[in-house]
Amino acid sequence: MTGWMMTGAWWKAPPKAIDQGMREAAFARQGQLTKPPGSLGRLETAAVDLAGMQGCVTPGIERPWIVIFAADHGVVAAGVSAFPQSVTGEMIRNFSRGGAAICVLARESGAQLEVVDVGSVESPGELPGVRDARIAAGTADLSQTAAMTAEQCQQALAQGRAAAARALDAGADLFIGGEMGIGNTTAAAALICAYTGLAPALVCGPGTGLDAAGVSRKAAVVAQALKRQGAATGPAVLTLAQLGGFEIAALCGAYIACAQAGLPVVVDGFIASAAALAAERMAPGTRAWMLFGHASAEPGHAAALSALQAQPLLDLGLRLGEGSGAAAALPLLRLACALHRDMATFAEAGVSQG
Ligand SMILES: O=C(O)c1ccc[n+]([C@@H]2O[C@H](COP(=O)([O-])O)[C@@H](O)[C@H]2O)c1
Ligand SMILES: Cc1cc2nc[nH]c2cc1C
Repeated sequence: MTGWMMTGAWWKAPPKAIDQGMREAAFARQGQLTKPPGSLGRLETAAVDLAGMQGCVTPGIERPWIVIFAADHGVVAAGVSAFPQSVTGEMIRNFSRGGAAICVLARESGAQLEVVDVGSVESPGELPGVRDARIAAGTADLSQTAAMTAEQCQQALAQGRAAAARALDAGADLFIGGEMGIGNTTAAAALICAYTGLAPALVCGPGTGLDAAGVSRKAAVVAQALKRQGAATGPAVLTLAQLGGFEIAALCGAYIACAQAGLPVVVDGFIASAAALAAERMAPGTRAWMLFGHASAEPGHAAALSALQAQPLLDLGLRLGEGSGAAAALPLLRLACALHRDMATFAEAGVSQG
């Protein structure tokens, strides 16, 4: 019997229903504001979506919460990253000291930032602001064997669920999940291929900076993993265990738990979107609780976004991860809420409607 059969598939509990009445009221309000209907584009749809999620006709973002899940990947042994594995642990130390991009973005936007080490190889040990929740010293090489056992995948999902619960307990009104893990664009690409049926050559890209030969090697590694696994034949959670990573599974668990509790999520880039796709396949309806921060420069991100029918807010050529593209969209989401709340209506301003 597998781990989740013994302990219960908590992710199968349905997501909270979106407040459609409030969503419609917010949509109607947008139509009354002094602008041609639709002229604020995605700033309108973001405010309307948030209204449905927050159950409030004029939503707002007061307490954003960012969690970075970090872990290593056995598949780096196949030469799929431009950087050495040691960078994962080194960046955990950098997160703790406040020197990483996401630390700056969190400070600038007044967001809480938490780091959870779910499986680095070179553990940096006890550090301020870092939770040591290591499941193992990295995953197994997914091109050779299952990346995670069923039990490990269950543990990683539970870490994500626990992180979402901490955000909720602290009164968060928006959740951003970030990741750090050398090699994780290979795991993310494998998952996107398995869930969409797309070919590895269409989904694999440079990640941290592979050259063309490196990208071809990576696509061959992903093809080998899919062949070994018998692509996309089993339940979505088994695909996650086979091809994912601890931080990807933790993100997936966090997204599902947020949707169950009714906490809006802003999804980051390529890896986060692979986790979002896993979440939607494991727990249909989770997608309704997601906004998308940005389009990553990683070419395969478009495939994941399309599978999720997602239109991201920003397209700045970012390809960093850490939750940075989602955090960069936070000021824009706050502007969307302010416009929605504070603009005058046609009636208030005495402006003629078309
Ligand atoms: O978020 C993205 O779109 C993104 C695109 C490329 C790379 N990354 C980051 O780079 C690391 C993985 O890249 P790689 O080349 O080691 O697979 C990992 O720490 C990710 O956070 C992130
Ligand atoms: C330095 C560095 C920082 C990162 N942050 C997220 N992924 C990363 C990958 C590298 C290599």
